[in-house]
Amino acid sequence: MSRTPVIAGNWKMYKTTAEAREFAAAVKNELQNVSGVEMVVCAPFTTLSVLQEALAGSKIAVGAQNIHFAEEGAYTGEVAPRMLTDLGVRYVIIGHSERRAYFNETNETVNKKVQAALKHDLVPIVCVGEDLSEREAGQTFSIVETQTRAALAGIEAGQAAGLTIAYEPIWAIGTGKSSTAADANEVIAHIRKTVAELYDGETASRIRIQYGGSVKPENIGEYLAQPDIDGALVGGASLAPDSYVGLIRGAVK
Ligand SMILES: O=C[C@H](O)COP(=O)(O)O
Repeated sequence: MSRTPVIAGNWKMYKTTAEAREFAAAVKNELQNVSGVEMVVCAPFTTLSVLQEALAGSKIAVGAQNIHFAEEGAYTGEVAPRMLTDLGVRYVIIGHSERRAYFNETNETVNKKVQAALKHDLVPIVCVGEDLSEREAGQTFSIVETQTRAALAGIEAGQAAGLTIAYEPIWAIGTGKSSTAADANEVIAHIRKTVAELYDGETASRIRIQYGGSVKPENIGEYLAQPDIDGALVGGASLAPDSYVGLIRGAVK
């Protein structure tokens, strides 16, 4: 089955509303005629509304970088799924390694967030990946497998098929040290095998699995040429309009 690649920028904690508007104005027309790739920008909560407005009529979808799993409640500082769909947001990153490392996200909270996102028709981009010591100890496959199984617990096949997983080796994030395309493909194929074991071959062939970690316009083509890599989750290189456009052009080559 052929899967449409999804290229998602993750702006992390960068850009004011004025900067987001500037970005949207710069990329909107440039990418108007692109087809064969899904384009997403995952922005800070404070810029979602202006981005949604500034990108209206374009093919670029807006995503958030986190959600809370509750419908609503006394959770100071948190944002509920309904607040995102209210803005027209389509995607949400869940379980990014920075959230697991700095904000106590666990496999259990990741699963609750995936369930909450799906309940509200948000497309989760679920992040999995090993750190350097785990990689050196030969635990890469078992770490991504455990994270994948935990994230998908209680999710039905039909819903699992529609979500996106991002494999991001932690040692490759923002370091300039990217995984080789062949290595990334091997891990992603293992994640796909895990999905096949959890569900069936059909679900595994439909689910999209991205690579993330120091992806740039210059190397995105190598990743997308791999059979199991269905796109990229990009941090640093998604911030500048030229670079974002370069990533998309590199993905459709
Ligand atoms: O979510 C994106 C990743 O953390 C990758 O970040 P990076 O492209 O800056 O290495």
